[in-house]
Amino acid sequence: MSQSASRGLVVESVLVPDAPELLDVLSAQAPLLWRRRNDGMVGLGILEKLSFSGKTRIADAGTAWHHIAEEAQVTDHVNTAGSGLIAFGTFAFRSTSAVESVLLIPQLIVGQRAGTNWVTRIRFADVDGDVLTTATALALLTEQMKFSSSLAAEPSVHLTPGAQSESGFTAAVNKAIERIRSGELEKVVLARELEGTLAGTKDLRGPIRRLAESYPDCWTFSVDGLFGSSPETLVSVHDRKVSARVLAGTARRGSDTATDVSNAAELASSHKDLDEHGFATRSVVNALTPYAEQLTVSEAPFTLKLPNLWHLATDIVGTLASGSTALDLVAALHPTAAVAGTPTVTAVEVIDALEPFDRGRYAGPVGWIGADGDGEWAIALRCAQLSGATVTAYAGCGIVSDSIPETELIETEMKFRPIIDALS
Ligand SMILES: C=C(O[C@H]1C=CC=C(C(=O)O)[C@@H]1O)C(=O)O
Repeated sequence: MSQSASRGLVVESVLVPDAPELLDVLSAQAPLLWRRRNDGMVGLGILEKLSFSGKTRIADAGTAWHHIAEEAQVTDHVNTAGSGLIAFGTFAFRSTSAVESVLLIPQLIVGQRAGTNWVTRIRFADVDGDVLTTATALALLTEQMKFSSSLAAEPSVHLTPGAQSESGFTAAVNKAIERIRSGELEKVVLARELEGTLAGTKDLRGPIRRLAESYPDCWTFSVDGLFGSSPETLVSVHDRKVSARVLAGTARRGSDTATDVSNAAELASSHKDLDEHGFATRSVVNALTPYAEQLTVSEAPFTLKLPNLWHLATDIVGTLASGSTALDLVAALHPTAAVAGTPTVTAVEVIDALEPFDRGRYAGPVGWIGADGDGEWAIALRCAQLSGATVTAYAGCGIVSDSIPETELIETEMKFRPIIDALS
C-alpha cells in the first residue's frame, strides 16, 4: 500500500490573489507542469511517487488512487478543476515497456484557472503543520520564486536518429502497407525516435516555456522527465462532463495564405486522411460508449490549425455514467487508433514487429487525476523523455493502404518540430 494511503494525507487549497505565472515557478530540478492557455497547475516537490507497470498499470493506478483519496482529509476553499488533492501522471504506451508508469503527488501545487489562482499544500497526516492560509501560501510561493528565479544556462542538444533510421522508417512503412493490403489490419501508427545528450545543464525550464508559448492551444506537460506540447485530449472529465478531441490526418502549413488554405482544404477532402481519421474516431466512440451517456460527435472532422501543421479533428462530448473516474476512461481508451491502429491488438503486434525501440511513455496517457475522479489527460505526443542526460524525442504517423512512405517520413519531421525548436 502507498504511504499516502496508509499514513493519510492532509490537503489544503486556498485562493491567492495575483499569483505568479505558472511558468515562472517551475522547479529547475524536476519541473512538474500541466498547462493550456495560461490555465493549469505546477507541482513543487514530490511527496510520493507511485510506480506501476504491466498490463494493469492504469487500473492499478486507479485502485491506488481510490485508496489515497478515500483516506485524505481535504479542505478545498477553491473548488475548481485541479484544486484540492491531485496527482500528475504519465503511463507507458505498452504493457511490456521497461519504462515505469507513475503518479506523482506533489507537496505544493500552484494552480490557475479562468482567473482564479490557488495554492494547494499536501502533507502526510502524521506530520504536524499549521493551517494553510493565503498569507502562508504566499510566503511559500515567494520562497519558491526566490529559489527558482535564476535560470541556469540553456541546455543544448543535437538530436539524431536512434534505433530507427530514416531509411529504416520508410522500410517499416512499406512493410506495414503490405500487411494492410493483405487484409491483416486496416491502420497502424508507426513512429521513429531521435536521441541526443544534453550538454551544459539539465534545466528544462527554458525549453518548456518555449513549448508553452509557441503552442498555447496544446497541453504543455512536464511529468517525470517527459515533456512536450500535445494537441490531442485523450479525455477530460469535469463534474461528470466528458470530452475528448480525436486527431488523425495531417498536412503541412502553407508558406503563404493561399497555399495554407488550400493545404487545409485538401486535407479536409483527402480520402486517405479521412480514412485514417475515421478509425481513430470510431475507436474513441466505441471505448467511451459503456462509460458515457449522450455521446455527441462533431458532425464532420474539422481542420485544426497548429503553428507547425494542420490536423483533422473531431470533438466528442458526453456525460459520465455514475461511479466512473477519468482514470477508468483512460484505461478504456488507451491505446486509441490515433496512436496504435485498427484492430488494436494486431496493430500493437505490428508496432512491436516494425519499431526497433521501446516507445516508453510516448503515445501514452499524460495528465492529472483529482480526488473526486475528475481529471484531464492528453496523449503524449510532440514530446521527449529526459533520462539522465539522454533526451529521446518521438514522432509517428498513421499508415493506411494508400500511404506513401516518403510522405510519412516528412510528416514525422513536421511532428518533431516543436521539440527540436524548444531544444535549440
Ligand atoms: C502519432 C502522432 O500523431 C497522431 C496524432 C495526430 C495525427 C496523426 C497522423 O496524422 O498520423 C497521428 O495519428 C505523433 O504526433 O507522433
